[in-house]
Amino acid sequence: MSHPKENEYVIGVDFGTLSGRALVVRVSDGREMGSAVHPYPHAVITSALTSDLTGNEPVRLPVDWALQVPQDYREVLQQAVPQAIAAAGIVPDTVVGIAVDFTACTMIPTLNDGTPLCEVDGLLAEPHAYAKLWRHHAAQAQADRINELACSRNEPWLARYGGLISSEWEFAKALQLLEEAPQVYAQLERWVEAADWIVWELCGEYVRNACTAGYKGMLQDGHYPSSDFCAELNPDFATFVEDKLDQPIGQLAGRAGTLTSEAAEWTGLREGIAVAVGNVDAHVTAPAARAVAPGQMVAIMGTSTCHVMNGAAVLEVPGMCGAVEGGIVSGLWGYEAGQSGVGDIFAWFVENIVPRSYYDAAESAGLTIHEHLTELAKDQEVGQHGLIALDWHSGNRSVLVDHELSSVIVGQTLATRPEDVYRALLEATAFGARTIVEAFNNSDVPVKEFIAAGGLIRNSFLMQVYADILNMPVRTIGSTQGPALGSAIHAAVAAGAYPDIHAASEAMGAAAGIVYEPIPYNVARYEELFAEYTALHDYFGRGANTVMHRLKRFQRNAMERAAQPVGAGIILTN
Ligand SMILES: Nc1ncnc2c1ncn2[C@@H]1O[C@H](COP(=O)(O)OP(=O)(O)O)[C@@H](O)[C@H]1O
Ligand SMILES: O=C(CO)[C@@H](O)[C@@H](O)COP(=O)(O)O
Repeated sequence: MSHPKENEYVIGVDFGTLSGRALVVRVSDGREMGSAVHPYPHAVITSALTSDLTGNEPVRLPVDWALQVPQDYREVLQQAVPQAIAAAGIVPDTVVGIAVDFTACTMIPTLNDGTPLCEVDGLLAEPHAYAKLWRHHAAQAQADRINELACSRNEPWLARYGGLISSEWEFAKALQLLEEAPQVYAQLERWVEAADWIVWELCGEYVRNACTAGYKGMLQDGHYPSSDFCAELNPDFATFVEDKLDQPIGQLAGRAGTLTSEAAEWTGLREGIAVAVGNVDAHVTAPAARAVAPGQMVAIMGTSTCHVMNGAAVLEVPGMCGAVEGGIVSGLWGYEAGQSGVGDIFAWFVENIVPRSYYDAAESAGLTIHEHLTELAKDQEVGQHGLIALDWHSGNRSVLVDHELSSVIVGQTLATRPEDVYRALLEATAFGARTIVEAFNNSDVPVKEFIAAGGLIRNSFLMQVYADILNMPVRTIGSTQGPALGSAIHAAVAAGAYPDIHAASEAMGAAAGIVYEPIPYNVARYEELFAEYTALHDYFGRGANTVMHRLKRFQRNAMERAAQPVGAGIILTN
C-alpha cells in the first residue's frame, strides 16, 4: 500500500434509475472536486420498445415491465466521466482508480463475451433481450413458485432472506425469461448484474461482486440454490447456475482488473488504472456515511429506499431482503431491507395528479413542484388532512415482499387538496420505514442510529416527518452524492491507497449533515396514525382482503384483450 498523495484522485460512478453520475474525489481527504450527470437516453422503458430500438415496428410491453438499454450505460462512461474531470479541473493522469455502483437487481442477458442480447442480430425487437431493471415486477408468479418450493423443501437459504425472495431478483427474472421466451433463454450465455457488466466493459474482466451475488443471487455460504431445486421449478432450469450464472466472486473494494485501452479512450482516463469490483448503490453508501458499525442503519432515499445495516451475527428478520456475510463491508453481516417506491411515488403524484395551477404557483414562487407542495403541507397539524395512505404504488419489498400489492388512500373527501394527499404520501413512506425498523428491533437486530442519504434528504420537512414517525433522531449524510462518494472510496482501496474500507471511510467519508430530533408532540400523534397504517397494512397485505391481487389479474387480462384484434376470440385465465 502506498500513502495517498495530495494530488491523487479517484472516480466514483453511480448508475441510478434514470441517470449515471460521475464524481471526482481527492484520495487524501475525500474532497469532492467535480461531478457530471448523464441521463439515460431511453430512461426506463415500461410501455413499448420504440422503433429506434427494434429497427422496425414498436413492440408493446405487458404490465409491470421495466427495461433499460445497456448502450445508455456506456454513454455515462463516455459523457459523464470526462465532463466530471473537466468540472473538477484536474489532470486526468492523476486519477488512480475508478469504481461503480449500480441499481440492483438489474440484469443484462449477454453472450459469453459480454455482448447484450439486445445488440445481437435478430433480437432487437425481443423484450427479453434487454436489461431488466430492478423495478421490473413482472416475475411475481415465478417468485411465488420459488418461495413455495423453497418453503416446502425447507431450503436452508430461505431464512437468510427473511422467509421470502423477491420478484426483483436474479432467479425470478431468469425463470420468467426461460418460461416466456425459451428461444432467447437458449441464446443466453451469461446472466449478468448490470454492476458487473459495466465493470466488465471497463476492464475486460467478468468478476461477479459479492454483494449482488449474495443479496440478489442467493449465494450463501458459497452455494447457490441446488440444481435439484432449480429442476423442480422447471426441468429446463436445472443447469441455470452452472451454465449461465456462476462466475468467480470478487470481494467489495477488491480490484476487478485494470482499465482497458478502449475504456481509457471513452473516459479520458489513463489505461491500466485500478477498476474496483462492482457494488450496489445502497450498500456502497454506508462507508460514505461513515456508518459501517453494527446498528447504524443507512437509508438511501431516492426513487426507492434501501435500508442497509451491519450486524455482528446472522439472525432472521422477517421480510428483510437479505443478510449476507461481507455484503456491505468485509468481516460483518450486511442486512438489507427496502421500499420499492418512495421518490417514485411522489413523482407519480406530481406528474399525474397535481393540477396545472399548482405548477403555475410553484413557478411564480421560484420553487419546484415538490418544494411548493411541501410548503403548503408542512404547517398542518398531524392528522389534519384526515388521510392514511399505503406506500405500495411499486409493490412492497419489505416486510411483505409482494409486488402484486398496490396503493390505497383512505379518507379522501370533496375537500381533500393535492397538498393533503402529498403529505399523506410522504407520511406513508415514513410509516413503511418504521415497519421495517420495528421488524429489525423485534428480531434482536437493533437499529441504534438512522442515517439518511440520497436525493430526498434535501426535503427537510420529510426528514422531520421521518424523525417524528420513527421516534428517533435522523442524521443526514453531509454529501449530496452518497453513492458516488461511496464508490470513490472503494476505488481508493482498490487502487491500494488505503488498506481497507474502514480506513478509507474514516479518511474520505462525508462529514455529518443535519440531525433531526423527534418532536414529542408530533410523535404522540403519529403513534395513533401508525396504528391505523398498520391495521390497513395487515388487512390488505397479509391476506384478509386480497382485492389488490385480484385487481392485478383483471388488469393483466384486460391489457391482453386490448392488445388483440377485435374478434380474435382469445381465452384468458384468472
Ligand atoms: N423536494 C422533494 N421532496 C420529495 N421528493 C422529491 C423532491 N425533489 C425530488 N423528489 C423525488 O426524488 C426522486 C429522485 O431522487 P434521487 O435520489 O435524485 O434519484 P435516484 O434514486 O435515481 O438516485 C424523484 O423520484 C423525485 O420524485
Ligand atoms: O434495490 C436496490 C439495491 O438493492 C436499489 O438499487 C434499487 O432500489 C434502486 O434504487 P434507487 O433508484 O437509487 O432509489
